[in-house]
Amino acid sequence: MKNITILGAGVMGHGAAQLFAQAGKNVRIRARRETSLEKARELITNSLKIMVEKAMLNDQEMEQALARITYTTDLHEAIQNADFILESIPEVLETKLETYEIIESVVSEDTIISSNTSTFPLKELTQNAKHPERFIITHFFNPPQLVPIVEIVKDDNTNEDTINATYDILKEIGKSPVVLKKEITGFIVNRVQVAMLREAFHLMEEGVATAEDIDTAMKGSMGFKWAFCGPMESQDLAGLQTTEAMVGNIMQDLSNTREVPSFLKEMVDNDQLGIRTNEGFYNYDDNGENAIHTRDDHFLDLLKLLQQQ
Ligand SMILES: NC(=O)C1=CN([C@@H]2O[C@H](COP(=O)(O)OP(=O)(O)OC[C@H]3O[C@@H](n4cnc5c(N)ncnc54)[C@H](O)[C@@H]3O)[C@@H](O)[C@H]2O)C=CC1
Ligand SMILES: O=C(O)[C@@H](O)C(=O)[C@H](O)[C@@H](O)CO
Repeated sequence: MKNITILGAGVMGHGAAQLFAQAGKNVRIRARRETSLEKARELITNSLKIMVEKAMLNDQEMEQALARITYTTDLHEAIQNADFILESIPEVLETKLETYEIIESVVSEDTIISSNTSTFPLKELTQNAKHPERFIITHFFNPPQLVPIVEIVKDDNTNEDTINATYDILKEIGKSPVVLKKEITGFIVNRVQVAMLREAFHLMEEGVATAEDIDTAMKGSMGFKWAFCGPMESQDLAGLQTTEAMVGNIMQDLSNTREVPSFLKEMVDNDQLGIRTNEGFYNYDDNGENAIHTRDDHFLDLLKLLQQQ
């Protein structure tokens, strides 16, 4: 597969475009506004520059990757002759369904349509599809150009060819796909992440810890361990009798709320959206430019270590 289309040029779309372009693919990226495309071009350039600074790419490879990306606001132009489409537009089911309807009216039956959804099961995404067999979920993690894993989610309708071709292209661009055995809302990682966030939010609401305390505690403990020793491996190394005691003593005391915390709703209502508005759990004055640079600098060091394994 050579022609890749990325729909949406936001947090995920621009990184995915960069990733496919670095792997030699012809990439078209589509956003509704020129300003979003300009921002995406700037973010991609900055991300490639950090890779050059860290000698993971040379100047020529950076220029070649940039030259492989075409930017457009025209949806029809973006999807024409695409082999593989990665939909990375907002997590709003109606918006995704409307977009799939347009895509299916334009592209050939061979085009694979994948979604970067963080939550929706494939059944919901394909409820109106003419050809559900060529739909699949490829859940990349932020930043997609650096995080190694992609969750692949299929359902009973998904064609084996779609699964195999998706798996192969993800391997080809350097990712390690994990194929879920059956579909479930939120897949593996976001279910575990949300379970963890539920408890972290509870600790904040109870006044046990601040957002900063939680980040410090998690980065220096589970964050330190998990890149090389997963949560299940860690239990074997600890001794499962201790795991049993820990789970038994703590589980009964954990938050079991099914509600989004009110403080989070208030933050969103007050436009405290994180780097997008310079205000979130922390404050920023540059729309997160420094935070992204520092994050990517560290992630590239970690990626180098993982690639040596
Ligand atoms: N932000 C994250 O960390 C992650 C997000 N995802 C998923 O990726 C998808 C995209 O998320 P983000 O990149 O964070 O979103 P975003 O809001 O940063 O970017 C969305 C893009 O879609 C465009 N867009 C907005 N409304 C649209 C519409 N009605 N039709 C077509 N395009 C429209 C926007 O202009 C923008 O280019 C979502 O499904 C999200 O759940 C997956 C993994 C991580
Ligand atoms: O961390 C990620 O990239 C993923 O778990 C996601 O899908 C989420 O949307 C996440 O970024 C929001 O916390």
